[in-house]
Amino acid sequence: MTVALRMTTIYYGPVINPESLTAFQALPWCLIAVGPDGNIIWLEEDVISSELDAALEQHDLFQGDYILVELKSGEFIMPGFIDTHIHACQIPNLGVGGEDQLLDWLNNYTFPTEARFKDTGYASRAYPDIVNRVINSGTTTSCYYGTLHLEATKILADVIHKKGQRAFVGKCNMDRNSPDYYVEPSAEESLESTEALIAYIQGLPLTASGEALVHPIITPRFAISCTDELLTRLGDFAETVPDIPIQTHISENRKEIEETLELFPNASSYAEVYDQFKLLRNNTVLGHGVYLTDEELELIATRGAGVAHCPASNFNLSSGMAKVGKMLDYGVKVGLGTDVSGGNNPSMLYTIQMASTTSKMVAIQSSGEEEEGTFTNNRLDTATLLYLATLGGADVCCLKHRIGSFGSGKAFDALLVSIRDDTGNPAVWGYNQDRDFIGGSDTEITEKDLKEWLQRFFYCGDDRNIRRVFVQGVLIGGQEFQG
Ligand SMILES: O=c1[nH]c(=O)c2nc[nH]c2[nH]1
Ligand SMILES: [Zn+2]
Repeated sequence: MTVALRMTTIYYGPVINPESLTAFQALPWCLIAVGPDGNIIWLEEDVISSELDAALEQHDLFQGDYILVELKSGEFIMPGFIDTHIHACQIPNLGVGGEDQLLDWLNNYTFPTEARFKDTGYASRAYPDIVNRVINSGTTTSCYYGTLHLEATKILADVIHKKGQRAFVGKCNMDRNSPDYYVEPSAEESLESTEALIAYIQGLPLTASGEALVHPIITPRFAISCTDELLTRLGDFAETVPDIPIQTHISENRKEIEETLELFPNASSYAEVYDQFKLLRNNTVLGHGVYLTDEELELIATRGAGVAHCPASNFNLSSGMAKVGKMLDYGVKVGLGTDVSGGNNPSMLYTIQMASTTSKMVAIQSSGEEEEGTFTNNRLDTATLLYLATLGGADVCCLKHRIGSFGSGKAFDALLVSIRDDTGNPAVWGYNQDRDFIGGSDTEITEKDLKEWLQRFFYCGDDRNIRRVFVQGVLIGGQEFQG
């Protein structure tokens, strides 16, 4: 439940702050002041504990006007994860059907799973649990695909709104090449229900910060499942609402690409299909892009669209390995996506690990030589992975000015992470009361220690290490949340 904020909260402890594709700040002694509206008022680095009182006094704060939250040893704060591609309605199907490739998987497992959401009772029972799982995995912003159903997708938007997560929510547009039991009757009705969903989401009450956290997103499922008429209508409509983003799939699987090019003979590439229908623009989020050609990357970069890299899904459905480094060198915006349930885990941490593995495999398959000053064919390091999971995702969602890193005026969308032994995660050799933290005692945390903490979390962590999840300053999930 969202709780109205009344006081400034000041967090004191180690902070990880992404800066760019190649750099992040590791700040062992940081103060972050979060105002009653959930926005960051100020951030101060290098405040050692003996200077804490003096630092607070400098900000003209009176005791009683604020709450001071001091992190325990082995804890740190970082921006929340931004999942740029997730099918909320597919969480009930996690782990099932991974032997199939995309088109068979859709027909055999996914469409039947999604069709169940026609029943609004089922949607009302399933979505609260689904959204909880996503939040507790540390995702503070999600680009959600719902089903094709208007009513069920309204329920999804309601649930997200009540829980206080930041999100984009779309209902799938799909009027062909789908089973009889799961297809929209016409292009006209598909657009009508899209407009109705947009109006509904835009009518949801604002949060305590006076800001909408849940936004609509136009969601043509993928080119194969949309007629020319539907794409034409959606493109014309999208032109009238330039601030509403668009999400879809692109170039995920070889058979899918072949079928797409057969269905759209006037387009020379998959990306050109969307471009011809005015659906490729600066707020378009393209899922996958495993087989994008150089020409397509150039087109996507020119239009300013972003790619949601979904490595877990690309392994799970044997789709292939996206060349993320190359996308970055072409200047394409890139974020990460779990792509549940093509991806077999709602966790962005797992997605980070798979993105790391993908990039290492791409590097191994190329010359094996790391080339300086380029991302193409190089493995992605911790700074780049952190960026993709936070600021990069924010850029893809056109929300970089609000989220993805910490700075005054930005929203406090954050995770309180613990690498303490008492989280119960056996993979993390963390802080223990009877033992100094490996790499230094808890009173002498260095920048190097903190960078290692982040690595332990990234490559060995799971949701047990995510203790608190904040969106717009409000605690909405995590292991310590009793909502
Ligand atoms: O990974 C995917 N998941 C889906 O649900 C889907 N629909 C079209 N293309 C898709 N790819
Ligand atoms: Zn998808």
